[in-house]
Amino acid sequence: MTEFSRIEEFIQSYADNISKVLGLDVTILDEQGIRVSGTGYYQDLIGLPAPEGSFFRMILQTGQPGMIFDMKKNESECGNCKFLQQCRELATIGFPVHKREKTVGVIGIIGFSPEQKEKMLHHSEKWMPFLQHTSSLIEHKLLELDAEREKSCNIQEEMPQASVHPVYFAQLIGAETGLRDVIAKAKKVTNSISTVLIRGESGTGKELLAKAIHCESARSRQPFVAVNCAAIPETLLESELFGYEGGAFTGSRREGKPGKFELAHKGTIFLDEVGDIPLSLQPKLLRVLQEKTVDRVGGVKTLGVDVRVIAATHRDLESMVREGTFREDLYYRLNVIPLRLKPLRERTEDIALYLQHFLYRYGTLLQKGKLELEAQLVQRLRAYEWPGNIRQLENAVEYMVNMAEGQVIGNEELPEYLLFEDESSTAGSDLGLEKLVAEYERSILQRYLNAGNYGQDKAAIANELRISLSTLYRKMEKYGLEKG
Ligand SMILES: Nc1ncnc2c1ncn2[C@@H]1O[C@H](COP(=O)(O)OP(=O)(O)OP(=O)(O)O)[C@@H](O)[C@H]1O
Repeated sequence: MTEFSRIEEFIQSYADNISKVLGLDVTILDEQGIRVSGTGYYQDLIGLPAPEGSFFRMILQTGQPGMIFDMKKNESECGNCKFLQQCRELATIGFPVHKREKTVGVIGIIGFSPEQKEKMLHHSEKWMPFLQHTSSLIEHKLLELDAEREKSCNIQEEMPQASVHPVYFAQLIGAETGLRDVIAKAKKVTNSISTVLIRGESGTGKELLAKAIHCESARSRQPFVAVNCAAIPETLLESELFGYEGGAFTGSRREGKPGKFELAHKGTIFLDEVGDIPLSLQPKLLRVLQEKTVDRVGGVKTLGVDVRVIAATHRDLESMVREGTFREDLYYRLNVIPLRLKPLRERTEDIALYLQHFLYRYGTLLQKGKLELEAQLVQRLRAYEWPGNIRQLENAVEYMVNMAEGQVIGNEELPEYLLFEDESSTAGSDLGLEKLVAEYERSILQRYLNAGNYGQDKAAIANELRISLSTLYRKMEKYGLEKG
């Protein structure tokens, strides 16, 4: 069994998509050079091996992409192919699929007519990022399956119900250059001990990136401990982070309790919403970062900890430093390797990719088969602002897949808050897009806060809206909302 035999259907759907988008035939080969999928001419060749000495076999060996535009003359690429004389291909592009650096397959694009060859000559360079992305999606799919099997990465969360699945860089979808640069930088520092500070709005993938850094590092079998500094009440945060000795305060456990830094010993601690850490605790955090030692609350001993720190925040720390609400020395200590994730509205070119990705994921998960979105809907969703970023888009797709009755999703399946019918009422408004989106967001939150079925439970509301509790509080503060 090869890597690809586990995901044949998935691979065929990608071959179909590439073929549709480029208007050319596509074939995908596994690591043994067997065609696992194909369109047009190649459909009948599925299951058969590519000829020995052929161009695609060379790509499997070298792991490098390549293109040829005249088979007969390309002695180096096709010279050893025993079908060279019969070959009808006028142009061919081959792109490798890797799994953790190993070449496990090839995506091939073929032109048979002079027009197709011309098109490939002109556009092949532009297609490379698209092929790179498709290749990453296949890798991601393979890793996801591995992850389900292995559950190898030791991710621990403060919330027991939270995900414990390992995360790899290949799971970070997106072809936009800025995102690829951030991922490339993150890859460089996986095994460094330097502190990473991830910035970005809610739902842009800060936590996912932090987990990927941990899971791809040499520390992956040690704990990844996530702490949301905004979700823990100020009075408890110190003992949560640094632990306490027995009898340190009324109600404390007799035997004491280790803090998150101790629990993350030899692994990684993820300090989410680090900008919300109270000023009073900042000196203590700075000391831990500098000296790698922890003093439990009420304790006398100093404990050494070997912890990689990854911090994240949506806050403007520079302004906070200027205003005196965040210590400058701590800011510099945290901001050693800064990584910034852009909001989705600043990389709209990736929206269609995310739609496709989540459509496939939820279509499979909810056993709805192969689904697609009406073309006009994709246009509209691309134009939407996505204030909740990728998380919001993922939830919207999950909703739509649940609602889907046929294989094509249209306006009727949109979640209520995304219904574009309001366009008419807001058309001509002079509010501007940002304000209109904010107005939408405010009204959604207001509706949830007023709904009787949530009682006083803001955590349930945050959960339902798939945002963190701290994000909910922040947004409530922003819009001046209180539970109605
Ligand atoms: N590049 C990406 N590719 C695929 N999925 C992504 C990507 N970025 C984020 N997601 C998905 O979006 C959701 C939100 O991601 P994540 O929790 O990492 O965001 P965050 O920035 O930490 O949000 P918050 O600040 O609200 O905690 C998750 O379901 C995650 O899997």
